[in-house]
Parts: sequence; C-alpha cells; structure tokens
Amino acid sequence: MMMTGQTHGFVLWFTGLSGSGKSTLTNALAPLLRERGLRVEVLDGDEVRTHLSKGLGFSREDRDTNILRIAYVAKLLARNGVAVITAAISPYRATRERAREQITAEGVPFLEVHLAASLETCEARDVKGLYAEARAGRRPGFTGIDDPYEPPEAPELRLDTGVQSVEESLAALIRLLEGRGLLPAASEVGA
Ligand SMILES: Nc1ncnc2c1ncn2[C@@H]1O[C@H](COP(=O)(O)OS(=O)(=O)O)[C@@H](OP(=O)(O)O)[C@H]1O
Ligand SMILES: Nc1ncnc2c1ncn2[C@@H]1O[C@H](COP(=O)(O)OP(=O)(O)O)[C@@H](O)[C@H]1O
Repeated sequence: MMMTGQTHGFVLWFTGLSGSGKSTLTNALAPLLRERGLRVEVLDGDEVRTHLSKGLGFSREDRDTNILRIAYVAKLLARNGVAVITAAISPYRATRERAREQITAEGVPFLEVHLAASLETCEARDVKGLYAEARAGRRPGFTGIDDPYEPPEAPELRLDTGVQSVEESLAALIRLLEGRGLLPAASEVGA
C-alpha cells in the first residue's frame, strides 16, 4: 500500500450557479488529490439528487434539506480522514453557514470556494440547456433566473471561473490546500 502524509480530512465546499464549473473542477481536481495520496470522495449535487436526495425539488425547503444532507455525509467522511469535495449550487448563505458550523464543530476544516462566473457567462454556456428552458418559462424557480443565489461574503477562495482557465482554477485550489497544510507537496509523495 502506498504511504501517504495525509492525516486530516477536510471539506472543500464549492458553491456557484449552474454552469459555473462545479462538476468540471471537481472531476479534474479529484484525481490530482488522489495522486498526492489523499482519499477523496465527491458529493455532486446532480448525483446526490438521484440517490440520497431523490424526490426533492427546488423549493427553499427542499434545497436546504439537500444541502444539510450533503453536509452530514461530508462530515462523516471527513472526520475519518477523507478529503470531501461537494458540488451543489447551495444558493443560500445561511444554509451554507449551517453546513460550515456542523462540519467545523467536528474539528474538520471547511473551505468554501465560490465559483464566481457571472449569470451571463453561465447562461451563454448553457451546458445542459436548462437556462433556455427557464427563460421560456418551462423551468420555474431556476437559480439565477427567478430563484435566488446569495454569493458568499467571505469565502476561503473565490475563483473567477468565467475568465480563468480550468488549469488556472485548479492551480489556485491546489495552492489553497497546500497553504492550509491539507495537501502534501508533490515531492513528499512517493511516486
Ligand atoms: N430550478 C432549478 N434550479 C437550479 N438547478 C436546477 C433546477 N432544476 C434543475 N436543476 C438542475 O439541478 C442541479 C442543481 O442541483 P443542486 O443539488 O446542486 O441544487 S441546490 O444546491 O440544492 O440548490 C443543476 O445542476 P448544475 O448545473 O450541476 O448546477 C441543474 O442541472
Ligand atoms: N475555470 C473554469 N472552471 C470550470 N469550468 C470552466 C472554467 N472555464 C470554462 N469552464 C467551462 O464551463 C462549463 C462549466 O460547466 P459545469 O462544470 O457542468 O458547471 P456546474 O457543474 O457548476 O453546473 C464547462 O463547459 C467548462 O468547460
């Protein structure tokens, strides 16, 4: 078995509009962290909603239930040494703060990362065609269109994913984790 320098789990909590880059960055970051010896689990909003949160909709109450479930599972994993990346829109500031409180109460670092692409950019990308549906009135209550998104006021990191490349965003995430002592330097990990 490969020896690793990992001692602490943590929760890297992505928040941002649909199309801001949550899935892209999660999918790119997870293998990089594994290469450095971390055990990584991803809790992606879309995937969580097909299992853990099946049946929930997009009312404030249902979104909050979804987010607090994600926080609960993230806490269980991270307190056992897993590096957890969550990738849900998590639009409400107060609910993200509840997630932070529950997780940090266990002594687990919680790093909120705001993927701050503008609505215009996300809508122009329209990765899944959902913004067009929302504008056409076929998807009421869509975040950013006719449902709120409350940006973090003091995230541990803000990434301008509308302007930066994926590689630049990844480099900033790696720097954040290294700077907090949560990621062993590449040179410390036996290849
Ligand atoms: N009304 C509405 N508003 C926002 N998003 C919607 C909506 N309906 C469906 N979708 C799709 O669901 C994905 C967001 O789910 P999340 O679990 O991340 O949302 S939340 O954190 O509970 O608010 C989101 O995925 P991402 O594009 O990956 O963000 C959408 O594909
Ligand atoms: N710096 C960046 N970070 C993340 N995604 C980016 C970035 N620059 C451009 N993109 C593109 O933006 C889109 C983001 O879509 P996605 O990851 O599905 O967003 P979300 O999961 O937040 O809905 C992808 O097509 C991705 O290639």
